[in-house]
Amino acid sequence: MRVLLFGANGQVGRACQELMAGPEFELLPITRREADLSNPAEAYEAVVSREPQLVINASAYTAVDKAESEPELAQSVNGDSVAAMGKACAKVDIPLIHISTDYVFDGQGSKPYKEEDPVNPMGVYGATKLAGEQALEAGSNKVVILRSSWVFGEYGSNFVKTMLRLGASRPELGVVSDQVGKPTYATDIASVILSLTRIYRDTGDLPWGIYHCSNQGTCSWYDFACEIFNQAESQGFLESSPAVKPITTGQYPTPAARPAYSVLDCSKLERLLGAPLSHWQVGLERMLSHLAASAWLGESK
Ligand SMILES: NC(=O)C1=CN([C@@H]2O[C@H](COP(=O)(O)OP(=O)(O)OC[C@H]3O[C@@H](n4cnc5c(N)ncnc54)[C@H](OP(=O)(O)O)[C@@H]3O)[C@@H](O)[C@H]2O)C=CC1
Ligand SMILES: Cc1cn([C@H]2C[C@H](O)[C@@H](COP(=O)(O)OP(=O)(O)O[C@H]3O[C@@H](C)C(=O)[C@@H](O)[C@H]3O)O2)c(=O)[nH]c1=O
Ligand SMILES: [Mg+2]
Repeated sequence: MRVLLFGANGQVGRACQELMAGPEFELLPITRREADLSNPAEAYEAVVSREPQLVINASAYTAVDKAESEPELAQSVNGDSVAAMGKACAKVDIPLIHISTDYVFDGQGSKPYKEEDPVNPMGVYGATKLAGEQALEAGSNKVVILRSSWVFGEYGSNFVKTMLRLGASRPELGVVSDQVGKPTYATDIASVILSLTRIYRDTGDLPWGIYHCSNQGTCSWYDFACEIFNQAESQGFLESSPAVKPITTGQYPTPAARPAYSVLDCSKLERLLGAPLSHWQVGLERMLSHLAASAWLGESK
């Protein structure tokens, strides 16, 4: 089966490339070089010219703070190009597996968000990701949207790498403890995408719609940072960990507001796959052992 992968160089894209590399699929990785998604016409053309049987979109404008000052670019990549992908897939009648985010919610809730709960993004990134979701829901039939959260992995930049980098050079770090969510390992998202792709290949169908897709376990960014340093120290990454201090959102001002409570209820996906994803701490162990093998400190990103 011929599968087109947008965002092939991102965290999730690289994990998809690893899991789908073998002879089972003919994977066509699309990076910025093949299609610049600031131009939706390039997204459309990439699909129709390559004649895939299924499309995965792991691309996005993911710089949450920078999006506040680049709303047009974020909208082109996260909204308009996603709409164009959906239109192209509908035209040739193939499925699109797309990834969205917990940041479509405002985080004012107090129980895990279900797929149908009201959305209300707090910033440009979340608003443009929501625009992408809504374009797909309005215009295409064969779409699965996986909403994930707090993604980390070996490739690209993420909170784990930021903590390791800062922790290596600072004796003390303040990390917000009043925003809670579900960290998610990029490879676990790629595994879900692989499972869905196989179901479609084998049955010609999928239960289309939105699914929340995060690892098990809920924590604050502060808790996440503490566990990163615990594991990094025990795996020999750092000679000593910095002192990590819990702080409030108000003590860490950022251009974009972030949801306080962004916990996704993933039971719909668990029913579909027959099992929950593993715990984020297991993903973190896997990530760190892979990074240890590849001298992460030498990487540019
Ligand atoms: N990161 C997170 O914490 C979360 C992410 N998500 C969603 O998961 C999906 C995957 O995210 P993740 O893997 O972390 O994202 P990354 O930022 O790691 O990767 C995104 C990819 O999109 C590509 N891209 C961005 N802009 C353009 C453009 N103008 N033209 C072509 N390609 C472009 C980037 O290309 P290049 O490498 O050239 O910059 C990059 O490879 C996204 O939909 C994201 O919204 C959901 C929840 C949490
Ligand atoms: C670096 C740092 C961040 N923080 C805070 C800022 C913020 O509230 C929180 C997380 O910071 P980040 O900027 O890394 O995370 P952020 O970019 O907001 O992560 C989000 O990315 C997008 C793409 C998503 O879709 C979301 O699910 C989520 O993963 O930690 C500290 O408190 N101390 C620090 O030293
Ligand atoms: Mg970020």
